[in-house]
Amino acid sequence: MAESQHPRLMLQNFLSFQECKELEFIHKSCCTVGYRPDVFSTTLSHLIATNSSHLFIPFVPIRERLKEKVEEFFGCEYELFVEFTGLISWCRGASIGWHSDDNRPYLKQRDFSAVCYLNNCGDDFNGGIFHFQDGEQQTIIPSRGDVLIYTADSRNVHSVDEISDGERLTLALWFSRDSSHDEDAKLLSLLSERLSHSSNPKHNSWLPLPASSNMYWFFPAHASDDQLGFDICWARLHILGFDVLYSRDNGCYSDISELLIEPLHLARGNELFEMEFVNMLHALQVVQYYCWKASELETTTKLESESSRVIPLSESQQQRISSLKSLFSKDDHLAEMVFSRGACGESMRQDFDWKKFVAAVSMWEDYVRMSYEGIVKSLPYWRKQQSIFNVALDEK
Ligand SMILES: O=C(O)CCC(=O)C(=O)O
Ligand SMILES: [Fe+2]
Repeated sequence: MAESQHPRLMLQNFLSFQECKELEFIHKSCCTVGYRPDVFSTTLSHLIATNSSHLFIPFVPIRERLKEKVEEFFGCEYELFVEFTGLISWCRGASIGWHSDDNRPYLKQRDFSAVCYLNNCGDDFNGGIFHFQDGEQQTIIPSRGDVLIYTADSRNVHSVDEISDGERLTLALWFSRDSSHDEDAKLLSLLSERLSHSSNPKHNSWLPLPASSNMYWFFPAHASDDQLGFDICWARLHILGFDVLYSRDNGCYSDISELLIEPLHLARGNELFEMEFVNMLHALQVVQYYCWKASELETTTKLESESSRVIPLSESQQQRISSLKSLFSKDDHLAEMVFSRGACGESMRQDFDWKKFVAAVSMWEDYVRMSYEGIVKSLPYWRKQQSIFNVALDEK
């Protein structure tokens, strides 16, 4: 029970390595620029809006387990609602000073906070150490799988040191006693609306659809020149060694808003992968899936399909690739500085294999189809209960 003056709890290894990696995959393929400088976020409503509601599935049991834990520790069983769930990453320059999580009039409904650390201080980023202003165990060094829970009020004033490099990733949840702030109710109405439009499975409802391009445009925090910045989807592909080439390329794009939703091909070095992706997010999701599953793909490599050929890039294609680069990034080094330290980056550079990539394409497809099915089957139960919970589908 939490009877101290500073009610808080640290749960070590609450999330498994695989759970953390799956959430990292989701964030790195779906995030948008965040609510503060040098911060990126993936909210559940954003997943719905971008045709990726099936990526909810891994969040469901984690939210449930965390809510139970918070209710048990703070002695308020069956009283809480999840107010907000989001993946949040901070890159170089981001920090937050002393505050409590309910310190704005519009945040007063927040009763408890849970921060799940999804990667490691020292390996994936530097800086980003969490401090409580008072009480026991004041310093928390983020470590993958650990979860910190605390009351959102002034008994737990805290801060986070500036990130000096790399990308610090967390899953953040807030809980409220106030049912009018129940995130589930809002998500369920968005989900129902979305899935009723796209219930035809032939419609490839599991293919992602990008939001507007400004949601993916990163500006450095202290830039005065608004010419600076880059597209974060392109940049995440770029730092893993991929270039993009559009199928319908007339060579005269003036802005990137249409480009995010155009079909494209991926290239690496002087090789072009012949399979066409329906848009930039589709390509990014498959690439991030490859990163997530790279070690398993080693043993599951199966080859050959017509769409999986790799051919040399022509000179004109190479020129088109480099003119596209200057549209997606106004500063060559910035993207590298912001994203370069991803764990996958180095191994991608050293032992990338198109054959494994082909295996990843079909594994990704199975993964999203299964997740989509999970959502479609769970939704009626969720709607009935007006709550998102783990439905034991096999038994039904
Ligand atoms: O990421 C963390 O460790 C805490 C972040 C935080 O304090 C906040 O978002 O309010
Ligand atoms: Fe906070």
